[in-house]
Amino acid sequence: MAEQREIKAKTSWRSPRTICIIFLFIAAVVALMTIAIVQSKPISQKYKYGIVLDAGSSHTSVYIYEWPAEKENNTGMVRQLDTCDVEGKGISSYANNVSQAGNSLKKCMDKAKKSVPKAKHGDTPVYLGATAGMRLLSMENKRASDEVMASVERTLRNTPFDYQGARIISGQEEGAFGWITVNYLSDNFRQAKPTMGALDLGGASTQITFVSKQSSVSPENSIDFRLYGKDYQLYTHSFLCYGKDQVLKLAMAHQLETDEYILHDPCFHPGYKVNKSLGSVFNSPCAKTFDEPSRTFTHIGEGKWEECRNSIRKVFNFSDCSFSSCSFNRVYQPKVEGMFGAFSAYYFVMNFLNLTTHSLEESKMSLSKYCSTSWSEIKSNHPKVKDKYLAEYCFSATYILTLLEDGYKFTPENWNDINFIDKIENSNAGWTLGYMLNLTNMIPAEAPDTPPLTNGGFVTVMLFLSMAIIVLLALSCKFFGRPSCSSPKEII
Ligand SMILES: Nc1nc2c(ncn2[C@@H]2O[C@H](COP(=O)(O)OP(=O)(O)OP(=O)(O)O)[C@@H](O)[C@H]2O)c(=O)[nH]1
Ligand SMILES: [Ca+2]
Repeated sequence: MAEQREIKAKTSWRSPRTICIIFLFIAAVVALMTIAIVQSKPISQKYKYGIVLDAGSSHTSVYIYEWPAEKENNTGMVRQLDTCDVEGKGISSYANNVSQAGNSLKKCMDKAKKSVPKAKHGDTPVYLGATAGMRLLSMENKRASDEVMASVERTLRNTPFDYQGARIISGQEEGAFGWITVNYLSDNFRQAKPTMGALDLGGASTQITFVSKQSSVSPENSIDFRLYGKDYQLYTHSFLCYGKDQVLKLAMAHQLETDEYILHDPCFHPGYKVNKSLGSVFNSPCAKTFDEPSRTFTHIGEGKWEECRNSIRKVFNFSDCSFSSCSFNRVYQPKVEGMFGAFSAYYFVMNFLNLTTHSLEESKMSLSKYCSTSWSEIKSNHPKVKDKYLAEYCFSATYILTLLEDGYKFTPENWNDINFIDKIENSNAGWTLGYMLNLTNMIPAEAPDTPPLTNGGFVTVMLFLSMAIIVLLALSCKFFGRPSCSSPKEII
């Protein structure tokens, strides 16, 4: 009897059905293992690092980025690992003490050495881009500007990182790279989603950049990019002297034309009274020079929002335009289109005043009330905020509304298309990330090959194959595996 059962079992293991099931079983196991290996390959990633110094007019910030080495060309992969704010003012303020420009960066570069793993220091590129403060200094005093740049270069060459250059970037680059940053972080390129315009308000210049369907009539405002297999035609313009610190000087200089000793300023709070030197207003090529820069005047706040807006409007030329449409100062600008991300001082100011989600009308009403609040009340409500920032919020917000509404022609209807943003996915909005992505060729012109499977597809295939293996195992047990599947007792 036992002999007969053994013969039957031997025959059934060699039957076509058995061979077929065994073959399928092996194929499923091999497929499962292959997919698991291919899919999990990028997990054993090594990271790469890059450092960009944003040498702005008011201060310098160091940004340290990190990305998985094997996914360089996939957007959304670079993240901001760390930042460091350099102590003191921007590098352009060292025109009379150039060696200190480089020294000022040392503490932050030491911090960067700790953030980036030591073994990667030599492979980590470091770039410095200087913006409007240095543009102004190079116009005013080219030699001082060259010396400041040489000083920062010396410091950066002295770090263990891979120094890749320090230069003054153009306003166009600043606008375009800011646009690349916000759209890269929002993953708009890879997903071919509509892009978002970029509004950057610095201390000495301001940039507007967006994709426009209107054909550009002004080549200096137009930049073309091919990113991920899609062409983008950008409108961009940078207004030198229209950052918020320089516009404050311009507005004050206008008002000082009528009285050189007392400035009754509608943009400062009632009760604000400070003696200032004329030099503090006229010490920039943006405001015309004055004969006696050391003489003082008294700056007195009045807190009248409507008058403040009128005084700010005087720093713009809205009347002349030789194009079909202009923003201001005879600069061509097509109609604003789509969503916008507004960052830097746009965010600092609108966020402080809780105006980021207000309509245009609500913002005006709220600001009018805020400007008329006495300086003593403002100070006692915000004891921890620096006096300089606190005193200027009324002016700065009024400037922002005027620039956006009268300058760029945003309307009450599209006001809420402007998102006041600081960070996207934990990375700061600003030109630095776009600058690095461009210099390291991390955004390809054509879409790279897609991975073998999407995550969803991977999970589905793995589930299907696992189930197939279980079913095959069960079937083989049922039909042919009695000797091994059954209990020892049964076999005996
Ligand atoms: N209220 C407030 N203002 C800030 C803060 N940080 C910077 N600012 C001011 O906001 C303005 C813009 O700052 P940034 O965007 O850093 O300007 P920047 O890069 O130095 O200047 P640009 O070279 O023109 O781009 C300057 O007037 C700064 O003094 C902040 O945390 N709060
Ligand atoms: Ca800036």
